[in-house]
Amino acid sequence: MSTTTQASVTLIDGKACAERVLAEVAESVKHLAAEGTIPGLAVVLIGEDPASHVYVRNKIRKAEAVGIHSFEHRFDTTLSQAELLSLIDTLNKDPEVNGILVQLPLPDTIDEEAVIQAIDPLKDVDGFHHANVGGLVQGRDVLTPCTPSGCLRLLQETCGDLTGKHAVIVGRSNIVGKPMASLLLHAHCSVTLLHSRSVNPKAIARQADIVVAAVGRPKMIDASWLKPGAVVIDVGINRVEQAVDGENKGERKTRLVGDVDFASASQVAKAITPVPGGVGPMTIAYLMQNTVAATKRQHRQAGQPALT
Ligand SMILES: NC(=O)C1=CN([C@@H]2O[C@H](COP(=O)(O)OP(=O)(O)OC[C@H]3O[C@@H](n4cnc5c(N)ncnc54)[C@H](OP(=O)(O)O)[C@@H]3O)[C@@H](O)[C@H]2O)C=CC1
Ligand SMILES: Nc1nc(=O)c2c([nH]1)NC[C@@H]1CN(c3ccc(C(=O)N[C@@H](CCC(=O)O)C(=O)O)cc3)C=[N+]21
Repeated sequence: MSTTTQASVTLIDGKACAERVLAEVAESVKHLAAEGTIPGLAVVLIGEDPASHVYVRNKIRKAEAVGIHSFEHRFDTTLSQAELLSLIDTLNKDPEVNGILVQLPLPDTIDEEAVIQAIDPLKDVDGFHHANVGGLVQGRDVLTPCTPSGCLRLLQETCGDLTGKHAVIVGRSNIVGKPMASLLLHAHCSVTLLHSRSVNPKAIARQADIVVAAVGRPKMIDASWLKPGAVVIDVGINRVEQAVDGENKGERKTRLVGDVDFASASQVAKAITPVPGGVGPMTIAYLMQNTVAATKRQHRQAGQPALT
């Protein structure tokens, strides 16, 4: 007789963890407010992409919930690069704005790199400016990209000390894969990055204690990529068409899926993040955290007394 025992997998609750981070942020904002400073976050959104509008709305809602002032700047795709650069210059100089986020991707008419580098590195709450990227690689205390910061927090809460663990990151983008590698290296992991040119990526991933999936391909990572007992962080946010049955048959509906095949991976993983409710809420929580960190740093640089 054979019994199939399904290993019990731990669900890593990103929503709950994000609420804990936001509670810490709200506490810091309270201290700042008591000293007469309200942190301010400017969010710039260009174009009509519905998903971007949802994210920006969520960011503004969370900012307000923790007591951060938000300034929203929306434009249609006729906005020129010169106009955008001029807005950034104004925001750089505005003392009420401590953080600037320009929602990506930008329309093809605008040079993304030029825009990111125009943001004052002290206000670069995405952590995409060269000064912050370089600082992160060197292990300096700089503004760090929100999504990898959120992933690190989830891993630390799930695994405790990460020293000596082999972490495999699937994807090498500037936004997720590369900064994730730096953070895990500083946490004393052995780090491997996989990408579209990797040879036999599955065999490499199967050696990992930790797998971070940031590929942008729905359900690409299944159980065959994982060592039993691996901890899996799914960064992917993919909107896929969902079949509609019954009364509304034929209607077009979409749902979110990750880069990990959750049902399959859950059979072998020790712990795994869901999509939605995993990394997404952590990204937003760390945007708020970065806004507070930026506010404190700007006060230090201005030679004002340190804020707590
Ligand atoms: N939850 C959140 O808050 C966020 C989620 N995301 C999501 O994360 C995912 C990744 O985003 P992002 O990093 O911006 O994506 P990019 O498209 O910039 O990068 C994808 C990476 O995956 C690699 N890749 C593609 N195909 C394969 C393959 N078959 N095998 C191995 N590697 C492959 C690419 O390799 P190569 O470099 O060789 O082309 C590239 O490095 C997306 O689903 C995105 O929506 C992104 C940001 C925030
Ligand atoms: N300058 C810039 N910085 C970014 O950080 C940035 C960006 N541009 N462009 C787009 C990507 C994507 N991103 C997400 C943030 C939150 C969720 C999120 O909250 N997701 C929810 C679900 C939301 C939904 O239902 O659509 C969840 O996973 O539970 C997802 C994705 C930030 N990005």
